[in-house]
Amino acid sequence: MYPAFIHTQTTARNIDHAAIKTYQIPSLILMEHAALKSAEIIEQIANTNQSICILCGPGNNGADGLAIARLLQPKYPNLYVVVPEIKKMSEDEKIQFQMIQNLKIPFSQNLPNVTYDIYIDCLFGNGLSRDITGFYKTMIQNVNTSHSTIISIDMPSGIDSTMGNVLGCAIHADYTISLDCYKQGQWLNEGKNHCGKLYLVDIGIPQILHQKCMDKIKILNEEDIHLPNRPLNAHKSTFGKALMIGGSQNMHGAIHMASLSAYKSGIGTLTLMVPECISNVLAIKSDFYMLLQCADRNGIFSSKAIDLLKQNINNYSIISIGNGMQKNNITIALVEQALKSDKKIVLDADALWAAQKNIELLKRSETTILTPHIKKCPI
Ligand SMILES: NC(=O)C1=CN([C@@H]2O[C@H](COP(=O)(O)OP(=O)(O)OC[C@H]3O[C@@H](n4cnc5c(N)ncnc54)[C@H](OP(=O)(O)O)[C@@H]3O)[C@@H](O)[C@H]2O)[C@@H](O)CC1
Ligand SMILES: [K+]
Repeated sequence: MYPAFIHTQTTARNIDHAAIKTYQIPSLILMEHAALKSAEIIEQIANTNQSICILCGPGNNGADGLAIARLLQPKYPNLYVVVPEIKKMSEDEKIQFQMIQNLKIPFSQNLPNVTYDIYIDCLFGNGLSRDITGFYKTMIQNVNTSHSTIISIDMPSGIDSTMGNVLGCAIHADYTISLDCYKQGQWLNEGKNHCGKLYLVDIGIPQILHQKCMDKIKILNEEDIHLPNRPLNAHKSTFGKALMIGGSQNMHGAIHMASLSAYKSGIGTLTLMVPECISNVLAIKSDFYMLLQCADRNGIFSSKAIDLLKQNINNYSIISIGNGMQKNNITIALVEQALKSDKKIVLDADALWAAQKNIELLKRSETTILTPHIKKCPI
């Protein structure tokens, strides 16, 4: 499978430029790959008797659209191209535009009054730099209300490719074909909602450029997940002993749900360290964990939790902490103690808040996994 990298607008652009400048791959070659791969996917979505309208903006996203038109023309007799800003075209787009004129593909500067079965959105891609207004806005609104199928190339036009915000207005795509790498904005905020089904295609950019770049976010494929084999003669100690610390009077569901994940992942033994006030509820909920109860105070861990953890921590190989704990000084102290230990640590929920108080402690030699919701971890 093609490796799935995810980049910001700037990094994706720098990678494109490096492919062209450093590796001397002409941008028209990259564009041809982009168009060939996109056309292949479009052919899976659109029947040849359907009408297709390709909207081409003033940059290289628009140039992609013209190249796609050229490739689709032999199979789709009812194909139309809209190029609103002929005078502003990029250099590559001028070349692509000449080719579609040579092939006598029909075009105009305005959206025709008829509705097409399929719209291919190549208005703006990774180069969108400000709010969409004026005739582009009207065009996007008309296409969005057409009830036709919309396929966006690289980005749904109007979505900021780094943060996924709508800039003025944005295409609501049914499908988005992302070129070379995923863009962060396809996964964040409104972007997720506007992409529809997301495809990723290889356009011939050297992989090394992705590996060298600074963004550290990666989409996991199935091949990235390596669960160890479970030998037939194994016993519970073979698969590690986990301690999950969390819970409070008003939040006992979170640690229970987290414990289900630990159980499903195949942990050998699982112990929940919880305030006494919720231990009866948890004992009824499940058979697969043991409980390490701690005196509570006002529905949360009392300060006795600190000594309790000290006495017991060495019985476990991995500690997970944070679910439903609430934000308070005991949480901060327990997180600090866990981070100072030589155990593998998973920090979740309120423990992420607590870890901010002592950020230096995150520099550990043992594995430390942070599991923030995206809104708790702004990029
Ligand atoms: N480089 C490569 O190797 C490859 C690139 N590829 C393709 O190129 C795409 C990136 O191309 P790109 O950089 O030309 O940007 P693009 O998204 O077409 O838009 C820029 C144009 O839009 C304009 N503009 C911006 N915002 C606007 C607004 N709100 N309202 C109105 N105008 C606005 C902006 O004008 P300006 O800001 O300069 O006034 C400029 O004219 C990428 O997504 C992929 O599809 C592939 O072919 C593979 C090879
Ligand atoms: K687009």
